Amino acid sequence: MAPDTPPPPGNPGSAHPREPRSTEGGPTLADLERRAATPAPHRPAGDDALIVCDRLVRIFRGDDVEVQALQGLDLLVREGELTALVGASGSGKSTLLNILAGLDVPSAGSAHVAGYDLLAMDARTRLRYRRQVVGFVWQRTARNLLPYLTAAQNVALPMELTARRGRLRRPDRERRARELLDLLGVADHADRRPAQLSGGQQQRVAVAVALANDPAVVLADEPTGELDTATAAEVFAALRRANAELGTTILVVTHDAGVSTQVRRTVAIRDGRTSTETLRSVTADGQGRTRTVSREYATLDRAGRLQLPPEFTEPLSLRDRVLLELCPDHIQVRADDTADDTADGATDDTREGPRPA
Ligand SMILES: Nc1ncnc2c1ncn2[C@@H]1O[C@H](COP(=O)(O)OP(=O)(O)OP(=O)(O)O)[C@@H](O)[C@H]1O
Repeated sequence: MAPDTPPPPGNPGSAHPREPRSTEGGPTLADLERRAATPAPHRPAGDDALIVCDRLVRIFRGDDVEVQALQGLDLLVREGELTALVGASGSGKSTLLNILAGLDVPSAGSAHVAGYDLLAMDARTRLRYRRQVVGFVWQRTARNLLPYLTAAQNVALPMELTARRGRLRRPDRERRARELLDLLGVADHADRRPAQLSGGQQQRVAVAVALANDPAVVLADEPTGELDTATAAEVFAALRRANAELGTTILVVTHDAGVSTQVRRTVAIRDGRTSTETLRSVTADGQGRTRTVSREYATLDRAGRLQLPPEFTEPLSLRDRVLLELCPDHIQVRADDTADDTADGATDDTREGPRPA
């Protein structure tokens, strides 16, 4: 490349101006440059999502230590999605779920769920949010259910605890509890206490409890973590059924690779930020044979920031700054090969800032 080539107008990052070209029927480079120069109406992408986290930060401060559990995490989840959250131990998954559950408050950034601003709720709104807007399923089966109530009574309890206005009558609560247990395949155990149920059955009852008040979103933190593979699959199938039949949005943290491949969307968290995302779709060939195709994506946040995974940056030694080129159907990212020239004092007329007199 020619380092002194000026960038074309409207494309300041480009060091590789090219003749306008177009993919068949697609926009030309000139079209894209015009589009880039036209101010967009100010409506950030994803404003209509059910869960919207922007640059979320959570810092835990101890006596001498400070842990940055979330370091500017971005996440969009649309209504009706079933999403798996994966990441190494300590990457911030539970911290995120606790914030979304209304149990913890972020240090900075913004988080909205179903229109509730999680940084600005008063105590009363927070209680209503936790009782009616979100449902949770925790890893430890004992945390999900009250031991002295039957499965049906556990499911009816959140309905009893809602505000008097809009609360279902007792027979309706009992009927709904049994319908949910039936949906999740544990109707036969409605009158048993948790100690009389297997771990997998307890977790399916826990999913019914989480769904009791018809929440906007169910959050599940490692719901299959204490279960063997076959039982974990049953619990996960119950979550999928709730998503498919009730349309409930579900966000599930999991370490289980088998579980994460059963959802259409998996979001990976690394060092307190969302790093990559995998989307899966099922395609059929001419003979009707189906196969699942999965593609991994980098995530572009609502301000246009992109995190490039190390598998891409390291082989090309991309660091500090990169050159961007806008092409009709993609953006090129290249290593800054002027870095050595500018470092050793070579003249660079394109640099900004005052010039010496
Ligand atoms: N209450 C707390 N006080 C101090 N540090 C905390 C607290 N909660 C979490 N952390 C720290 O924040 C970081 C993220 O923790 P978090 O539990 O969210 O990770 P995780 O991805 O859920 O891990 P795991 O998969 O092991 O459950 C870790 O370094 C953890 O030690």
